[in-house]
Amino acid sequence: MTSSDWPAPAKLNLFLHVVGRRSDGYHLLQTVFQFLDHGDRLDFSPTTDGRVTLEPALPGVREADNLVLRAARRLQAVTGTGLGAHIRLHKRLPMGGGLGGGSSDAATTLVALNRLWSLGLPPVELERLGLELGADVPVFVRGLASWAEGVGERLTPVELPEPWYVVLAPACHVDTGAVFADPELTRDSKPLKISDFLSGRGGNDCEAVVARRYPAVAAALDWLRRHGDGRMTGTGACVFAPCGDEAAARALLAAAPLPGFAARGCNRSPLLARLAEEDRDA
Ligand SMILES: C[C@@](CO)(OP(=O)(O)O)[C@H](O)COP(=O)(O)OP(=O)(O)OC[C@H]1O[C@@H](n2ccc(N)nc2=O)[C@H](O)[C@@H]1O
Ligand SMILES: Nc1ncnc2c1ncn2[C@@H]1O[C@H](COP(=O)(O)OP(=O)(O)O)[C@@H](O)[C@H]1O
Repeated sequence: MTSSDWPAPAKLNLFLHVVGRRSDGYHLLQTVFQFLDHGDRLDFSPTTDGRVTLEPALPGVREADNLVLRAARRLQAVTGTGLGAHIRLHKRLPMGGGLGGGSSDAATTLVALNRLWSLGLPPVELERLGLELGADVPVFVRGLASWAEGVGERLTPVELPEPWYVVLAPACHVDTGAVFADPELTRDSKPLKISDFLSGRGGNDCEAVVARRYPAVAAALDWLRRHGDGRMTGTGACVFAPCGDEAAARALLAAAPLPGFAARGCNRSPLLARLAEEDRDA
């Protein structure tokens, strides 16, 4: 039986400061994650043969690197389950866009297969497995808008306004590693408190480096700032701006000189609602 249409929502980094560096070279961040009611979708067909397969392949991503397969195989390895699954990924989020699509796909795979394979791993264990796959995976597993520190794994849920956003997707993939390696990156932002962010402070420290390396991102930010409070998410390439309501978001999107989408900000991930539905139907 196929369990269809599991959501893997996008995230926005409402601000992103680089406040230091770990001894292994990874950068210490402060950020706020909020979800969008727009993202990828996944269908899971559990099998008894222990094989995990995925369709379709993603252009430019080797099968063994696909975070969906890596998440499913990690879950098999830690639990020793003999079950398998055929997975279909409906990709809607641009890759390397700072919307966390790959991380969200991984989180949805962990959460859905934990349920469909009846593994019973607690959420905290799924978050731990998620962190092995990527810094953004734990917040997608937990599914609550959060203030995040460390490399993004120390999470504190926050209640935020849930505006409509316009998200624009410049036609480039940003190399996250190259942004963090850039000598011009600001790495010493003074740490903020949650209250500082809630009273309007905080920007995106990666924006200047990304705008210099990718003129398409600079142009998108310029355009958005002429029409609102434009900002980049994560290490880009996508940029976003909050809008007064859905109609304003759709009007701004229609006027934009590049592709994108309009979506509502959510403090609870659509994945949590889907999981609750599964529990109700059980
Ligand atoms: C910056 C953020 C903010 O949400 O998101 P994205 O823009 O990628 O969505 C994330 O922390 C991205 O985390 P994650 O998804 O694990 O990063 P990766 O693409 O694996 O990182 C590629 C490389 O960037 C460097 N890197 C990454 C994260 C970090 N906190 N410090 C680093 O120095 C490391 O050299 C790493 O090998
Ligand atoms: N299922 C997946 N979806 C998207 N990207 C994936 C996936 N699996 C692996 N990747 C790799 O992860 C990289 C980052 O993807 P993504 O999460 O979409 O962007 P970002 O981290 O900028 O938000 C991609 O460029 C791709 O090489």
